[in-house]
Amino acid sequence: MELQQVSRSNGTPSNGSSSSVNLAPLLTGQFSNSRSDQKKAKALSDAIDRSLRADRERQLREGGIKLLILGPSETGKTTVLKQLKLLYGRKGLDVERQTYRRVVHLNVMKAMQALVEGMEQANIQLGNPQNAVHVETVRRLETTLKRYSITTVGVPNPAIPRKITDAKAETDMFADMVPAIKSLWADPGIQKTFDTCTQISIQDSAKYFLDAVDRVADPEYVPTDDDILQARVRTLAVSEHIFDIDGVAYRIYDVGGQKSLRKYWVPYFDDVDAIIFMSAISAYDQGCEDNPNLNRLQDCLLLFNEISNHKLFLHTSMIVFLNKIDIFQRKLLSGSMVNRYFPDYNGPNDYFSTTVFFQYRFLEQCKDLQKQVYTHFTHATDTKQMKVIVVAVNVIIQRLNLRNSGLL
Ligand SMILES: Nc1nc2c(ncn2[C@@H]2O[C@H](COP(=O)(O)OP(=O)(O)OP(=O)(O)O)[C@@H](O)[C@H]2O)c(=O)[nH]1
Ligand SMILES: [Mg+2]
Repeated sequence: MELQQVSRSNGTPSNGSSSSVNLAPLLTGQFSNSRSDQKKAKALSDAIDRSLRADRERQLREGGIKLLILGPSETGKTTVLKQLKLLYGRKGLDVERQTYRRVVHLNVMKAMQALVEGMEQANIQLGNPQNAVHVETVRRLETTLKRYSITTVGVPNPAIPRKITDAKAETDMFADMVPAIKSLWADPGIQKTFDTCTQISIQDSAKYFLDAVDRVADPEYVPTDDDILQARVRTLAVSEHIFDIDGVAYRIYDVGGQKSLRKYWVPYFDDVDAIIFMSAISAYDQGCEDNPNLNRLQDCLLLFNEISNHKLFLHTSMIVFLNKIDIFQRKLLSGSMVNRYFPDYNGPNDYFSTTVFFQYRFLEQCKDLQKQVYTHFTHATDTKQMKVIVVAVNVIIQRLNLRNSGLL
């Protein structure tokens, strides 16, 4: 059960509930059966519930297992957190559902913008020359997207004009773009770009949303759980979340993985019980966003080297998620060769051999041979698979915690 999100700045519960409630009227039977007294009794009973919950939350915050989700950008850290909210959160993803409507629209527009740019860079021609007018429309998106950008879910960007924050204006603006986006997505030139230009910087959920443009453009559209899992917003600030996973209390921290944000991780490194380190195994053929000459998965291995050998994590349980196995599998099936990007790999280009190779590459980063590093191959947008993984991880962490405290 997710109990709440806590603001790190003051460490107080965001609902601000207090644990001191005057129980006297209930205990002394001061309430009669009148309607106003029933109301008062109900209010008091609600206050007691809130108070008990606040006490439990405080206990969890003080005593729960501290778990950091670390890893480079776009590896699926926030997606894992969303799954935890779905599986163990009191309200699932309902609290953020409406906010994601705008995120989805933004994702669709950015995806088409990346495809148009990629098509031009690769010198691929439009299949239907009449779509040239739509290419112009998408090119002009740059200005719109700047005004429209979202920094963190739920936090309005002060740079966004009021007009755009209005839900109807936003839907209308997106609806204006839909004919251009649909025509281009159906164009053979754009499809060829999508299929062949693996180097263009396009989000993994591009096809999922571009195939669903009509649905997400509907004025009554409400994002589904799957839409929210597929939607992409960069994390900028570290956030703390409290969960009760099968009776075990956790304080879980989600961080921003971009290189410029990694310095903000350090204040959270004290007394960490467990780390889930996220890697996107599917990124073996991609360059880093800020340095296209550095392989993304190599960069991830370097980061894991730093984290797994960090002196503050001597007694911290390390669990590596080799994530995005669905995309990895698709790339292998399309004929992409792992040893083109990792020349030291000489084995067969099948799923089993290549995943074992990458698993070993992660394990060998940790120099402390006594330290057990656990690995899981994950598909973070698949709720069924994540449920199984979370249960397994919970068992590992409990066992290691008992061992570290000398109880096992
Ligand atoms: N197909 C597929 N997509 C995934 C998987 N895991 C995550 N994604 C998608 O990858 C994108 C990035 O995921 P995030 O969870 O936002 O990545 P992050 O690590 O939190 O990134 P930062 O916040 O920038 O550090 C989202 O669109 C997710 O839906 C996966 O296993 N398979
Ligand atoms: Mg994130």
